[in-house]
Amino acid sequence: MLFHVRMTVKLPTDMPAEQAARLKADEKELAQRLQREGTWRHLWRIAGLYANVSIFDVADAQALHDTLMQLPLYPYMDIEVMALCRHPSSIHDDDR
Ligand SMILES: O=C(O)CC1=CCC(=O)O1
Repeated sequence: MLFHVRMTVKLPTDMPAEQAARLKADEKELAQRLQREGTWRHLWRIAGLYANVSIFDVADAQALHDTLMQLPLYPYMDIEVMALCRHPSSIHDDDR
C-alpha cells in the first residue's frame, strides 16, 4: 500500500548542535536503508522548508505507523499522511 507522507521537522531552537547532528545522521542512515529496501520509495525536499514529501510502500497503515515511529526525528516532526490508491489512468504498473 502506498502512502503520501509530509514531514515537517521542528527541532527545538535550544537543542545542542551535536545532538541535532547525531539525530540527522541517524535519520539519514535509516532513511537510506528503507529506500534501499523499497519501503521509502520517494523522498523529496519541499523547496524553502525544512520539510519533505515522501512516498512509502508498506503492507498497511499499521506498518506505516510502526515505520514512522522508528524515525530518530519522529519526536520533532509534524507528520501528515494520505493513503493512495491506483489511478485508472496511471501508466505505472507499480502504482498500487
Ligand atoms: O530532512 C528531513 O526532511 C527529514 C528527513 C527525512 C529523511 C532524512 O534523512 O531526513
